[in-house]
Order: sequence, then C-alpha cells, then structure tokens
Amino acid sequence: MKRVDIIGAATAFGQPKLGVDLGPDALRYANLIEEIEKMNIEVNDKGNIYSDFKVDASTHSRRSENNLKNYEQVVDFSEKLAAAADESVRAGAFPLVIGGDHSLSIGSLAGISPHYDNLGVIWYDAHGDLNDSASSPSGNIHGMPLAIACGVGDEKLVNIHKTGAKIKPENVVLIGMRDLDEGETRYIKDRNILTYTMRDIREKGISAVMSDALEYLEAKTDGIHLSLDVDALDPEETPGTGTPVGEGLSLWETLLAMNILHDSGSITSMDLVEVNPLLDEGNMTAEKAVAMASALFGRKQK
Ligand SMILES: NC(=[NH2+])NCCC[C@H](N)C(=O)O
Ligand SMILES: [Mn+2]
Ligand SMILES: [Mn+2]
Repeated sequence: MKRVDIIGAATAFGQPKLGVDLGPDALRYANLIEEIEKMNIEVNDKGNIYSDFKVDASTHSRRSENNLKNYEQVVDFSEKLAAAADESVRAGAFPLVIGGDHSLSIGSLAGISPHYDNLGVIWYDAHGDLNDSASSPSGNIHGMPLAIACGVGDEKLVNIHKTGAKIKPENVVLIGMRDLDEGETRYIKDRNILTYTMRDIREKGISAVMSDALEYLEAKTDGIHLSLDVDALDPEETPGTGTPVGEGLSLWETLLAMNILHDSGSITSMDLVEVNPLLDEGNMTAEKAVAMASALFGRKQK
C-alpha cells in the first residue's frame, strides 16, 4: 500500500438526525491519523468534502415527493465524493472514507469500483441498506446505498459518476444483520446474497464468519471494499450513532474481525460511517471507531 488517503465525507443528508456530518472531525479528534501512522503507513488527510447545499435544520429531511429525503443534496454530495475517491485509487492510495452517514457509500463505491473488474464488498452493519424508494419505510437514503450500488433504485443515484451498477450482488457479503426491512429480506433471498445475521455470528463465531466471507470473495473479486457502519456494534459499545439496534457485535469481536481482514491483505478501500458526536457519550464512539480502523491497518490485539 502506497499510502492511506483520508477523505472526510461530511454529510448528514442521508438521514434525519443533525450532527453526523461532524463525524469526520470527531474521528480526527480521536487521533485517527496518528494511530494509522503508528503502523508505519503514510497518511494523507485530504480534508472534508461538503455539499454545496448547507444543512438547514428547519427543513432537513422533510419527506419529498419521491420518498427520497434531501434528494438533490445527496446527488450533489455523491458526485463530489465519487470524484475524490476515484482520484485516490487512481493515485495508488487506499481510500479511507470517514463519515458522515451511510449514504456516502453511493459516492465512495461509484468512485472506487471503476478501477476493478469485480469489486467485492463486505457490509459490516446492523442494517442491509438495501432499500429502494418504494421499499424504504423512512425515505432516508442511508438505508439505500448498497441497493443503489447494485443498480437498484433512483436513476440519478444509480448513475452517479459512471452509468449503471457499480457492484454485483454476488460479490457482496452482509455481516451483523439484525434489522432488515421486508423488501431487503426479499432482495437478499432473490439474489442469494451471502448474509451473516447476529445469530449466525453467535453460532459460528466471528473469526469463522470473517474467514468464510474472505474465502467466498477472494475467489471471484479483484479487490474488496469494507463498509463499516458503527451501528454493527451493540449500542452499549457505540452509543453515538443515529439508528442503534440492540444485541450487536462487541468491540473485541470487531477488532478481531478487522485483524483477520488485515492479515488477508485483501482489503483495498474502506468506509467508516455513522459516527454522530452529538449523540455520543464523550467521544467514545469515535475512539472505538479509530481502534477498529487501526486494527484494519494492522494494530494487533493483545
Ligand atoms: N446506514 C444506516 N444506519 N441505515 C439505517 C436504515 C434503517 C432502515 N432500514 C431504513 O431504511 O430507513
Ligand atoms: Mn446501520
Ligand atoms: Mn448502514
């Protein structure tokens, strides 16, 4: 790896709660850059990307006609982020996109995937984020990015940066699932997406799950993007996030998972999303997220 590019995705437009656009700076405050540098990796902090639209607290996330909230804002932000992520991969760097809500993955995957024939994706999350505007119960676009990357959903969002689907559903693995909507469950079944629910993780153990996921993806992909939503962890571990779901992964399980991914040498890019410092206890969610990223870059657990 030549270097890690930190791309701050300062967006809150994919969901209704204010504050998640401060996530990138909360992660920097928790020493994200210094911790990765300790692994003898060159880090280039490219600063934050902002939409040209400002968050207006009085109108933020009002339901829009097509059941896509803050639609133009997300389109605009995704184009900008895709360009930045594309530039990083082109330069030979490892893009670490720090959020920001999970709608940022529309842009990160759009920018990264054109550099691969078959990009794999590990979606480490309590949620599938596989809704489209029809199946979404909320209209929040952070519940849709994985479907959009697979080519399902609003045309403009599907065609961000490059026309058409960015990834194939057979190159996706879902890990940590415990809050799937009806339409998402149907999509997973129809496409036969490899899915590890919390129950699966309890039964098999996280290390077997990670090894199986890697084995499945390494056989057919030429790069693997990790999209890590901090709500994959239990809310007792990561309270500073907008859509917490109980009975989640622990920090130690996640650090172990990140060590296994590091040792594989197969991860080529990453999103670290949904840290909301306004909902946090101190800055503990950002601090744990930094520990997870450091583990992905090689910091070993004792
Ligand atoms: N990235 C997230 N935290 N997504 C939460 C999505 C929640 C719900 N499934 C929805 O579509 O509204
Ligand atoms: Mn989630
Ligand atoms: Mn998510």
